[in-house]
Amino acid sequence: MASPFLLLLLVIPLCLLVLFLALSFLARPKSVRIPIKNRHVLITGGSSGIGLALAKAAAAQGAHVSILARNAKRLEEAREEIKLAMGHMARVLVADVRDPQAVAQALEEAGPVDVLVCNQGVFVPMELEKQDLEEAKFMIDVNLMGTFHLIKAALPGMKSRARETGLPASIAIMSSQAGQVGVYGYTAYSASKFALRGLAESLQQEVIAHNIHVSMIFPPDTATPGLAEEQKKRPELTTIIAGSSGEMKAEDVAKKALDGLKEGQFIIPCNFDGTMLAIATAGLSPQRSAVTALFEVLGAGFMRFVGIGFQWNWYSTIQNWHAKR
Ligand SMILES: NC(=O)C1=CN([C@@H]2O[C@H](COP(=O)(O)OP(=O)(O)OC[C@H]3O[C@@H](n4cnc5c(N)ncnc54)[C@H](OP(=O)(O)O)[C@@H]3O)[C@@H](O)[C@H]2O)C=CC1
Ligand SMILES: CCCCCCCCCCCCCCCC(=O)[C@@H](N)CO
Repeated sequence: MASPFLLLLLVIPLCLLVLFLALSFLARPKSVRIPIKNRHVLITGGSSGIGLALAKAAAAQGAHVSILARNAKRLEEAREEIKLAMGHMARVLVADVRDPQAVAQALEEAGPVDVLVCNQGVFVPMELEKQDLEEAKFMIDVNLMGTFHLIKAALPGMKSRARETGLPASIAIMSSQAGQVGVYGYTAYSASKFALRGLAESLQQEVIAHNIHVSMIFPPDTATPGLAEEQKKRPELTTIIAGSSGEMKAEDVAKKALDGLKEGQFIIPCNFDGTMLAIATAGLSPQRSAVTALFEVLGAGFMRFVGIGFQWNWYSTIQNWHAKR
């Protein structure tokens, strides 16, 4: 007779296999590969930081790149930088994403897009009570409404292009780990980034039949000109709590983002903490990968436990910080 130990050794892998097979059958939408070579990739906020790194990475892979931002001079400098590094002449588009007409005009000028990366974003950390409402509205307008304007303007062209070419298209939206968990000092910023997830989850159901695939990117603190500005005025507690996840280089975030969007990954974490956070906050988001789904199913309880531990740590920090005042 087989020992109970041997039996267990057989039963556990068998259960895992059955679970994996079930998830392979269930996982939706179906897996996809989105090519970017020789395709039109439009990146907003492409004149600085993560957006510029993305533009370079996409150009390096043979994409036709357009970058959109407000400041024409910084756009020209970015174009020069992309040309020097990659020998690619990016198209520059000057528009403020808060202005729907300007966005529509820029997209008209750009022509149909295969991959739209809504990366533009502003962040001014401050406790809600101290923050000017105008500043809160500024973040919602650029980060959230700006993304609405972009998608509205790009969708008709993307749909017909996907139909004509028969190739899958992508809409990638830049969130933040602060779009997965609230962080002291980020009431407005987190609200804008959490909101993008509702937009993305709903949008994916609306555009799947047109072969358009939605991705969301969730980076931690990333070394960019934007972060350098932010750090000048960031509340101490924001810095401490945001520091729970290590800082990344813009190039590394860009690589993760590009690899993820090419696989049509709905949730794209950027580092190890990000992967844990993605499992802890998987919710009812679409999932194409049976492997990731398996980690989500098996990791849910444990990651909730880890999350409770993080909250314990943050609330202790906040309490100590107040006690010292
Ligand atoms: N850096 C970080 O720590 C993290 C950043 N993120 C997110 O990544 C994205 C990029 O951040 P990062 O590279 O640091 O930012 P930067 O501040 O370095 O660059 C922001 C880019 O967005 C453009 N932009 C800003 N406002 C508008 C607007 N109203 N209309 C059009 N373009 C605009 C800027 O150009 P211009 O000013 O000329 O318009 C610039 O190209 C943001 O969405 C941010 O929230 C997420 C997690 C961490
Ligand atoms: C269950 C496991 C949990 C794992 C770890 C959780 C760590 C969370 C840290 C949150 C960091 C938020 C950084 C926002 C950066 C940003 O967007 C600003 N720099 C503005 O650009």
